[in-house]
Amino acid sequence: MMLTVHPISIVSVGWPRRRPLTVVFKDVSLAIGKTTILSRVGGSCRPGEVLAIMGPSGSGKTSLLNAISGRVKPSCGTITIGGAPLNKRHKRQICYVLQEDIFFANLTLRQTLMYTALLRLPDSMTHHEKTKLVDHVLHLLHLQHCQHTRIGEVMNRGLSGGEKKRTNIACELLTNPSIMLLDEPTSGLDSSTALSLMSTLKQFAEKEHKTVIVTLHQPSSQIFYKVDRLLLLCNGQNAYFGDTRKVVEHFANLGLPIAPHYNPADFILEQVKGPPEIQERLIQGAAEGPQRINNFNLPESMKLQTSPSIHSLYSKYLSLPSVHVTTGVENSQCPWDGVCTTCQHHFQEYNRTCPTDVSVTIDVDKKESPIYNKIVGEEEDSGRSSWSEETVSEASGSSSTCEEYSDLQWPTSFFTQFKVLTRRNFCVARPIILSWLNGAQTVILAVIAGLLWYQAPRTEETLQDIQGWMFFSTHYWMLFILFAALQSFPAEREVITKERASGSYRVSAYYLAKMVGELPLTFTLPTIYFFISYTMMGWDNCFTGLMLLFMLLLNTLVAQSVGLLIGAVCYDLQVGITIAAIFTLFTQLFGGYLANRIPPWLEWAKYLSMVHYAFQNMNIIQFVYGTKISCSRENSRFSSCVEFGRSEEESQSHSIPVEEILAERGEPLSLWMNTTILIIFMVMVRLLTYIMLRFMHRPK
Ligand SMILES: Nc1ncnc2c1ncn2[C@@H]1O[C@H](COP(=O)(O)OP(=O)(O)OP(=O)(O)O)[C@@H](O)[C@H]1O
Repeated sequence: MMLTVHPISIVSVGWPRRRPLTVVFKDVSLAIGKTTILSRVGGSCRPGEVLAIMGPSGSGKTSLLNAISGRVKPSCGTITIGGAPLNKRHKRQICYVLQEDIFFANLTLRQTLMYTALLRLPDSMTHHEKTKLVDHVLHLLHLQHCQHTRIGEVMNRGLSGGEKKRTNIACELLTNPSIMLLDEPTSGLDSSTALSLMSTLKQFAEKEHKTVIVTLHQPSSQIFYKVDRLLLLCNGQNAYFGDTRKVVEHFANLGLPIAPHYNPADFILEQVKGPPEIQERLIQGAAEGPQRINNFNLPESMKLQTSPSIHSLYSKYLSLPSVHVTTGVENSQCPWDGVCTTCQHHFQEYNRTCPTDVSVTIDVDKKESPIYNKIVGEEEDSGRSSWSEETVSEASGSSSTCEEYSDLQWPTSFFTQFKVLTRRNFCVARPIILSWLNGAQTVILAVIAGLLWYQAPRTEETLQDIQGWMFFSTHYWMLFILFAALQSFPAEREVITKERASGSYRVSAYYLAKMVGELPLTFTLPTIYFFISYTMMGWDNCFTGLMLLFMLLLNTLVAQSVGLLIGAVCYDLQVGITIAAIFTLFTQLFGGYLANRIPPWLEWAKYLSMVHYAFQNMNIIQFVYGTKISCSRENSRFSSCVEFGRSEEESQSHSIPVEEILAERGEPLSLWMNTTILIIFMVMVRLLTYIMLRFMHRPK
């Protein structure tokens, strides 16, 4: 499908403005274990430019983007954003469009964008402005026609692959980031859609002074020339960095001329995938060639961080007393031996040839001097240009008026996050919890339980049946809710990790919203079950019924807490299921119904069985507030019935004291004590879950 490139104007839709930022990365090395993935990679991208990172599969493109986004810490090297070392505060100024399209499958495209806008755009924008912005982005990426389509998944399809990819970009565009990192945005798109997407990105970069860095696999020549700068990677090293239009010439200078009518992108990729001697020549050529990138952030910071040649030029023309030369390596943390040795080697080599270690501060005014301009101009021409942030800011008129909401800790208040996430959690969880399958299962089981214990008379003979219904109900809902909760985090984890990594909201707001948003859904099915089965078994009175329902729901909440905790701790669902199975079997065995005569040395275990407290409470409620249980006509096992029940008439009119019923299953606690223990347990487990979510598996 052909996309139309729409004119972009952020001002017209009330987009929050951002300061343009240059990205510079120097001598970036990355090692995982003993494998070196990146080795002294360097490059830069300025506002208004599109930088493409290209290279064969496995050459380190995604790893480099991860390093630039701050998700992975390089072993060596420096990454600066707008002249300052990359730090947490940059998180909301950088958007990262992942290769994978990670969304909630059952939300529509429009809902997805709306929730993103409500969470990631500042509270100072009205709901109307955010809606307008969503419409604008939908229009921009030509997604209006499918805005009400579900995102979908493999088994339940919704948006097409290309539409999902554009949705991914749309979500990030909404926040109007200063820097856009896109991992293979054109993969899976047909050539014209890919070209249109790249045109949109280029136009976005130019008009809004955005810094756009993309990884590309095999672009068409049209897409290739949409890109301003190119960083070509070969086995994790620079094979070329500079002007895209000069790459063919650079290759020709290295003795690798392109054949006529050849797609330059295909040509250069074939060369970097070529024999080792060609790869070596390219890496050597990039290191020695005019595209050396050591000086990119030169004028941004007033400190010189430069190669010896530039250092001498500055000293000569500016007559500066001293120059502190840093390579970006000396301060780096280098925990990886292999890479560290390489870095240190270069640094030592560098110091050997340039032993000067003096400091200088450039006078701001001198930036405007012809000599300064000459140097910067030369740098520009050779593709090594430095960049003045101020120039761009002034050009866009946004330097002083930029809404620096990105610097705030969160884009929205806790209350907004809680409100939006509660709504979203409800929408996401509703079709899962209240699926027709769960609904049918609940009704069928309730009817079967109702038929099994249909209108059970309240007599000693059926006492065990009534307790059987209580045991079944508490345990069935414990299992159902616990396993449902266990799966809910793994299902959401990818989306939540992505959103947390982009700094969209507090984990506390998410967790609280999850509990509140899903509460009515969690209660719906047990309530339906209760009303069907308890009514069929024989409704006692309203108070008893409602109290029993309350206890059943409290029991499900306790079970849900345990499920959430296991789900938050265990990344591996199989491990989670095993732990949950052990927990539920343990709790059933000591629940107070299956085993009455627990060995004394194991007595303590029943106090750890939460369902034991719920079961005991249901007994108390039923037998204290419900219809009394009359003694058996003969052979009663209750002493008071035996004492009183001399005649048949007497025994039938006498009911079993509640204490005797409860004492059958061990020493009971009071109703309030059981309830308090359940509530305390639930609160503590939920707090522990929050701590686990907050501190374990934290996104970088
Ligand atoms: N966590 C990791 N552990 C071990 N090796 C890794 C890890 N992450 C990446 N690698 C390796 O690093 C190399 C570069 O991976 P990366 O994903 O950056 O490549 P890429 O150029 O983006 O590839 P592609 O184009 O196929 O997506 C690969 O050989 C990969 O196997």
